[in-house]
Amino acid sequence: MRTLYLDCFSGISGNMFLGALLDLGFPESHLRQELAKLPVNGYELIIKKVEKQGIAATYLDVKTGFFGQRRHRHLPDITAIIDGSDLPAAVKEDAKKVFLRLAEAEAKVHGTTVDKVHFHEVGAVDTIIDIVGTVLGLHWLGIGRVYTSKLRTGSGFVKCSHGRMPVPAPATAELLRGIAWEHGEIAKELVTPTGAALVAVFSAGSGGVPDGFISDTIGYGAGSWDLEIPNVVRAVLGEAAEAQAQAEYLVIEANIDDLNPQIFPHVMDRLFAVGARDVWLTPIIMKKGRSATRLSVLADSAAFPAAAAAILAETTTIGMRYYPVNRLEAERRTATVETPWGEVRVKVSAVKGQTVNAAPEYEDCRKLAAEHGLPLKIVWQKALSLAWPLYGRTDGGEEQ
Ligand SMILES: O=C([S-])c1cc(C(=O)S)c[n+]([C@@H]2O[C@H](COP(=O)(O)O)[C@@H](O)[C@H]2O)c1
Ligand code: NI
Repeated sequence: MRTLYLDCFSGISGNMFLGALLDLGFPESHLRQELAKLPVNGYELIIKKVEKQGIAATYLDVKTGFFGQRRHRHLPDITAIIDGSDLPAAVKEDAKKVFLRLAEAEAKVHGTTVDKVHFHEVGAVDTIIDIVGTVLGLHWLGIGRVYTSKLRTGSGFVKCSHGRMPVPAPATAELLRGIAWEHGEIAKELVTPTGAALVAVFSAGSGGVPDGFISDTIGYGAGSWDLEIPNVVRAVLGEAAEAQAQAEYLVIEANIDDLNPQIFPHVMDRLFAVGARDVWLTPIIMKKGRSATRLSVLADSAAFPAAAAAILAETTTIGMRYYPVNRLEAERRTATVETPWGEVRVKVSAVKGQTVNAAPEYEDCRKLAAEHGLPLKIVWQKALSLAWPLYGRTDGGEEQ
C-alpha cells in the first residue's frame, strides 16, 4: 500500500503539507484544474521552489484579498462550498472530514457546538485551498496511509483573532489528542490548526517510521518561517509491508454440487442484503466429474460473519474458503446526457483525473427504448456518442 511518512521536525501547516505533496510529484496543473471547480474566487495561488537552510522545497501560498480573509464562515457554509463543486465524491468527503474535525476542536475550546462555531482565520479561503488541495494530492498520489513523526509544535504565544494564545494554539492542542508531539526548541507556532486537523484525519500512527516501511520518493514542503533549522516538512513516500497484509476485502468461495439451481438467485439476493459487494456464480466440474457451481462473494471484512452465516443457512455447503484481496478502484461520478428521447445517466470513471470510461446507464436506455418503441442498441449508441466529450480528449477523436 502506498504510504506517506511525514517527518515533522519543524512542524506542519496546511500549506506545508500541500507543498510537500507537490514536491513529491503531484502536478501543479492538476491542482489548479481541480481547485477551479470550487465556487470560491478572489485568491491567487503562488507555488515556487525555495531554499530553507540549504534544502530545496516547494512553497505554496494562497494570496487573498480583503474579502477572502475576513469572511466569518460556519461549518455549513464550508460544506456548501465543497458540495457545490464538481470535485470527485471521495475528495469532497475527505475534505469535509477535515473541516468537521476543525469545527469539533474549535467547539470544544470555545465551549460551543459544531454548527455555531465561527471559523475566523481557519475559515478563510486559504484554509479551504490548503485542505482541499492536500486531499486532492493524497488521492492523486494514491496514498492509502499516512504516518507521522513526533510533531514539533513550537512554543511561546501566537497572536490571532482571539488575542494572544499559547503554542500549540488551543485548537491545535485539541486536534493533537492521540498524536505524539513535543514543543521542541523553537519559540514559534510550527503546527497550525489546519496542519493538525489534516494529520488528525489521515494519520494511521505517529511517533516514528512504521515497521517494514521502504521509502522511494522524498519531497519537502516549505513553511513561512526562516529559522535556525529548516522550516520544512519532509514527506517520504513508499510502501509499508505491514499495511499491505491488512486487506479491506475478502473473497468467500464454496463449490456446491447438491443445491437446487432454482435457489441460487435467492442466495445471491440474501448475500447482497447482508452487505456483499458482489456475488457471482461459475459453472465448474468437481471431483468424480460432477457438474457444480462455485459461489463467490466479495465482501468487506466487517460483512464476513453475516455473509458466511447466509451461505451456511441458505445453501447445502458445510464449509467455505475465504481469503483477503485488495482492490484498485477508479474514481467514479455520474454525468447526464440529453438524447432526443430523454436524459440518460452516464457512469464516468477516471484515474488521476483522466476519464478512462464513460458508460451509459443500461436501465435508463432500456426505459427510453421501451417508451419510444426503439431498439435498445439505438438509444445506447446515441447516449454513448453524446458521452464522448466526457473523455476530454484532444487527440483528434472528437470528430467521432
Ligand atoms: O480562527 C480561529 S477560531 C482560531 C482559533 C485558534 C484556536 O486555537 S482556538 C487558533 N487560531 C490561529 O489562527 C491561525 C491560522 O491557522 P491556520 O490553521 O489557518 O494556518 C493560527 O495562528 C492559529 O493558531 C485561529
Ligand atoms: Ni478558536
